[in-house]
Amino acid sequence: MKIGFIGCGNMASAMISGMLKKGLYKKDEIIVSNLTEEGSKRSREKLGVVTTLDNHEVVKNTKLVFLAVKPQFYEEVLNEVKDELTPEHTVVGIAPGKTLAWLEEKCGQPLKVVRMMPNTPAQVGEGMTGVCANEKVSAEELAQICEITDSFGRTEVVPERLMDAVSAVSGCSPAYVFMFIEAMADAAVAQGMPRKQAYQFAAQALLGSAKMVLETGMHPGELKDMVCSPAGSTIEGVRILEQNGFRSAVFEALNGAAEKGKKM
Ligand SMILES: NC(=O)C1=CN([C@@H]2O[C@H](COP(=O)(O)OP(=O)(O)OC[C@H]3O[C@@H](n4cnc5c(N)ncnc54)[C@H](OP(=O)(O)O)[C@@H]3O)[C@@H](O)[C@H]2O)C=CC1
Ligand SMILES: O=C(O)[C@@H]1CCC=N1
Repeated sequence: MKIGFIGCGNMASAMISGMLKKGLYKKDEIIVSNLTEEGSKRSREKLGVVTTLDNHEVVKNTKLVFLAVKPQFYEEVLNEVKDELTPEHTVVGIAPGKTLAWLEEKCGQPLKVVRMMPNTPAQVGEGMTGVCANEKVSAEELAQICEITDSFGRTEVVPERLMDAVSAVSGCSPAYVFMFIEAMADAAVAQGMPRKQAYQFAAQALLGSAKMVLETGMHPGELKDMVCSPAGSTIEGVRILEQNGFRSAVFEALNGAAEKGKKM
């Protein structure tokens, strides 16, 4: 087996779906563990990968182990498997607040450790992942890790001090973006548009706007100004957003998420 996941819930499933769609691995090269038989069945049916309820099986069958359980279970899981970890293993943490130093210490021996923060758009190949690694991971090994994260989106190698910012701006932000899409669609529904159509308009407007930022390299403010006709309808909406603290609400939400992540 080439890659293993301890825990296979929302995030691991999104990453694996992206990898499989891209053809990076075959289904029988991926092993995942779940806590419950129900979860295991879901992983088999949804992803078709090799499943187990025994975390030891993941560590025994692959040298690349992703920890994809909730942060509060990291310590318990590492305690359970640490005796089977060898210097050939690379352990990858994807949780906020679990630093390289913390992961190294809980592995109980000097090991190759990678910390990354992916996001659920990985499921459709549009993930954004920040990655950093300890000094035992060679440049070639880090490139192999980035090949994995590139298979489900974009990757940036960042210094570890930026990982809390990465968590907020790409790990957590899809939740806020979905809330924004829902709110835009609600408004369109209030104006008489059928709901399904409203989601399509709202989501495509967001997708196109994001693509303009990424592909034109223009400043988001300039792109905003291009939409706001003098005395037009858009600038009226901008006034109302500013009046309601839109920017400040977003700023505070991401700041709160980053600060919370530091403590996890
Ligand atoms: N969701 C997101 O958008 C993101 C999440 N992350 C990080 O990813 C990690 C996983 O989050 P997420 O996927 O959302 O969580 P989920 O609750 O969806 O999945 C957690 C998984 O862990 C399994 N599990 C729990 N305890 C154990 C155990 N002792 N041994 C083996 N498996 C276990 C569960 O099994 P079962 O299926 O049987 O219940 C489940 O499959 C977290 O650390 C989170 O911070 C990072 C970036 C984004
Ligand atoms: O909510 C969380 O803590 C995780 C980390 C980033 C996204 N979800």
